[in-house]
Amino acid sequence: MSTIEKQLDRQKHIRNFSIVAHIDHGKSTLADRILELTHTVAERKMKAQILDDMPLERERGITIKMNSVEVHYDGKDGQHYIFHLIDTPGHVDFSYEVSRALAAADGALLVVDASQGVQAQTLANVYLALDNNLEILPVINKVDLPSADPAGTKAEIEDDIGIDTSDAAEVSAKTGLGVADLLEKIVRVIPAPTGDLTAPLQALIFDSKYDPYRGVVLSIRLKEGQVHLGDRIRLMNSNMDYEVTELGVFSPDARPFDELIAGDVGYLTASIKDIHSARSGDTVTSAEHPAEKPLRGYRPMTPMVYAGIYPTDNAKYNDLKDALDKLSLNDASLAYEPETSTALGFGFRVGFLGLLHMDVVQERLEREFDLEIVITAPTVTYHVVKTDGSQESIANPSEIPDASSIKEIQEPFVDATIMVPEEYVGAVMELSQAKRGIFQTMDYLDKSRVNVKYKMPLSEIIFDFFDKLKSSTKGYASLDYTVAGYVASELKKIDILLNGDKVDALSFISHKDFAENRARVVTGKLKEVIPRQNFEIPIQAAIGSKIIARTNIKAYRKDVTAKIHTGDPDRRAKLLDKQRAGKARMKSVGRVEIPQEAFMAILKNGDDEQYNKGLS
Ligand SMILES: Nc1nc2c(ncn2[C@@H]2O[C@H](COP(=O)(O)OP(=O)(O)OP(=O)(O)O)[C@@H](O)[C@H]2O)c(=O)[nH]1
Repeated sequence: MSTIEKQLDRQKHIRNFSIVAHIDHGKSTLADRILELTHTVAERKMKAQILDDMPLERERGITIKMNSVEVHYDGKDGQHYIFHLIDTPGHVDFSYEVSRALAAADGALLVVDASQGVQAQTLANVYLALDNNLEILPVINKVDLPSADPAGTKAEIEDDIGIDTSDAAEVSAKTGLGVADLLEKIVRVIPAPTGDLTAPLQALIFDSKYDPYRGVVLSIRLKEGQVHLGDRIRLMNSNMDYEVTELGVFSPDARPFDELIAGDVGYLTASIKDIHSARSGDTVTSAEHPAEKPLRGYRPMTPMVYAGIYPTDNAKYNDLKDALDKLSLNDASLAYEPETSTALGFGFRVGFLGLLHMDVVQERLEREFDLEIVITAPTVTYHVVKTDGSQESIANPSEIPDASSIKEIQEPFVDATIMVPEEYVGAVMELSQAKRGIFQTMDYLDKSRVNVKYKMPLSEIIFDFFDKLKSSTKGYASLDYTVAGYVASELKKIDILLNGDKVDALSFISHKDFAENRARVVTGKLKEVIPRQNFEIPIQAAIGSKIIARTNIKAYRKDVTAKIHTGDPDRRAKLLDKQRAGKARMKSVGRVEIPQEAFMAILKNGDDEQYNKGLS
């Protein structure tokens, strides 16, 4: 066979697919079984959820990053197949990962838990897959569970989604039952990639990460042409040329090759040190024979919430900037720009897709970049219409102008879809109403499940709505939402004064009906979390010049070593160290030391009844 014939033969045997599902329906476990059955990972190296290789993913048991891996499979037809499998996260906060993964695939395994059926993110992921013209293969999972209802689940997939289930696989990703049949179905149902092997190179960058030795490592899906070690390549949007230094696939560790061809999903390095020139969504082409135009990239993501991130030590500002630059390579949904705070100094206003995303970014900055940071309470973006007719978008409550110059403040509303068994509809409605939701429609999906739609303020939904929804429906409700637009609301800016000084980073926005109670809860929380100092600290909450809540932190001097009479120097040193470490994430504002928890006080509305009181 000539080289091109060999390449064509290889292309014909490639199957590129993503695994998508609602959270916890078993994607990563299914990926494990596929890797095991195909002997991709040596038995002694196999561990549960092997593709979730980030420590944070393993600790929390969730997928945060997509992962692509090459798998070899000998089909029953005697042919050798190459699967490029891309595992994706399930949580809404990481949906940008899913959409990028899907652009690299030709098909999607839609995993649905047979004991839970179709859930809100099942639908959201199907729409993403259909947007990318992918062939969808339904996989009914967890058939080993006594409560599994594979037939009912198939009926839901047909009725709610409109996808034919005659090819659907029934599996238990846990026991491995049915997975061998699934591999055969993948060969049959997922189409082989197309793409002209002799056309100019066009490869989509769908992910990237920074490696201190190799520079930027690009994850690519070749759509047209081919690329070889040593080729001169061009990043089309940033218009930069490089020489390919390494090529290959993840399997799941990096395995270098000499070439990648149209249809392959792999990685490429080219000593790219300039982080800004290698972004997801760009197209790699040949510098000698460039393609005429780049591939369709990705729509940039609009952050849902913003928070300030500041180094606890002001001298570390540049380290934080560098860390955000590098992290944003691997987290394409991260948006940030510099900001300053009177209380906290120089930092960044960072945009996130949700609170879990914010949490993950905070942890990654601290762990992967060894930084100590303070993060302020998250907020949505408000539109402020001024009396002179001008309008501003504001994602930092402290920047809301003086009330006298404001005509109205508008806040983002979402269309929320909640899927829930009938018996919990009452609880869902009560909760939605308490969060300022406006009822839209209610439809029966089947005999016992209901789809309830509400318009709701994003700010209410983002903070604790989901947790509350889960607890009031014993975990049965699932939620999906899309931003619907801006609506004028009666919103007030509440300032917090510590020791008489306004702390800009603690200002927050609240609906007027909630304002006084929230102010009381927040001042109370601050009193709990700010350590006593050797002078009394008044805490006040104010709307403009009107104080709406106040409390005091009494003076006290904590001497942790006072208890140690015998003066064991080791023990004394240890205690002092502990006290110092406890202070690590404190920020001195004026004479008051404020710990990290204080900035989150407005989220910690433990006393919810109190917090939501005032609502009619
Ligand atoms: N009984 C049973 N449990 C399963 C099966 N497949 C997965 N699980 C369990 O379901 C839970 C979720 O599985 P994961 O594979 O982490 O789910 P996921 O969809 O990858 O989760 P995210 O990536 O975080 O959305 C784990 O506790 C698995 O052990 C199955 O076939 N049967």
